[in-house]
Amino acid sequence: MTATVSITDAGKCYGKVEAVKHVSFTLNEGETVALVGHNGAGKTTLIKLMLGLIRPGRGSVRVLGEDPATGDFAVRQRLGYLPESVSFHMALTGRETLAFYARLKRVDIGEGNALFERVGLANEAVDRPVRTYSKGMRQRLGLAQALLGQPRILLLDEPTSGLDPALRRQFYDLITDLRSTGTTILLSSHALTELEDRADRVIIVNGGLKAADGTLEDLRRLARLPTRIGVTLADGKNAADLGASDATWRTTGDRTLEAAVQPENKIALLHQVTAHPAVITGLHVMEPSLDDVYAHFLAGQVKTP
Ligand SMILES: Nc1ncnc2c1ncn2[C@@H]1O[C@H](COP(=O)(O)OP(=O)(O)OP(=O)(O)O)[C@@H](O)[C@H]1O
Repeated sequence: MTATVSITDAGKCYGKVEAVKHVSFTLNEGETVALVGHNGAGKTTLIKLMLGLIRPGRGSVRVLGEDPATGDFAVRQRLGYLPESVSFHMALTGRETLAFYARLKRVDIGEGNALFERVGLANEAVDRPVRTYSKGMRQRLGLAQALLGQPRILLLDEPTSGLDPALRRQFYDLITDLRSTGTTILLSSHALTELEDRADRVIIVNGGLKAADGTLEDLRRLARLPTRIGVTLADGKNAADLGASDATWRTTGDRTLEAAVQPENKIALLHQVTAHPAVITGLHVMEPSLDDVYAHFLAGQVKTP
């Protein structure tokens, strides 16, 4: 895997506030990484470090092999950024806005129409002033701006906040397309449920520290959170017919039972349960969610002053 971003032992203070403390991680080509943490955890500061908008007080930040704060402009051209709150000049049209950012980034605007199409901004809208845009349309324009110059790295801060479910789905389809072209995508978000199936890796930050870094599967394993297995019993059957000890099961409804098992025991229990097909009419397996994993890693962290 080729690393596109490497952060090593980075720290950043704003006056007395230590926003980022001894953080290290890498982002790789073609990888979609979720950066999650409470308000004030240090996510935006990490993004600003990667953009070269601020310098670390300690450690190093490398983007495409260079220090983004002093690196060649070409490196910044390959970075796309969607800030948490996109604010555009309200009097400019969508087309003028994109042309303005293209000039700033010194990239060709030739691809403008294709970009509008890609983010789903309707033809009739691109020549209207931004003040007439809905929140979703502004977010799409923000994304088109971030995609200018075919960035190799996309840093997206809360990209789906304020989008309705249909727009969110479209947004994630676009992310999937970009991932397949080798783009590194960092999504900073509080929307854990929607990141669950979309991020290859999750980095959890808390109080400026990295609390966890891994695939959801890795983090589940590390957290040792139980998997819940639910069954619906057939008429006239009871827990004893399942062949596991009664203590395994907790009654959750009229004919439904649930077991919470450690990861290493789940397959054995599933075998046991499915060995008696006439006993059950339904079965479902609930792995710990990203919400559960997140809560687990934050609970283990030292609170910062
Ligand atoms: N320019 C600044 N001056 C002073 N303190 C700052 C500045 N920017 C951020 N901070 C502080 O640094 C800490 C980290 O802030 P940061 O914006 O990186 O968090 P975040 O995880 O992005 O939060 P949110 O989810 O609310 O956007 C917070 O305590 C914040 O108040």
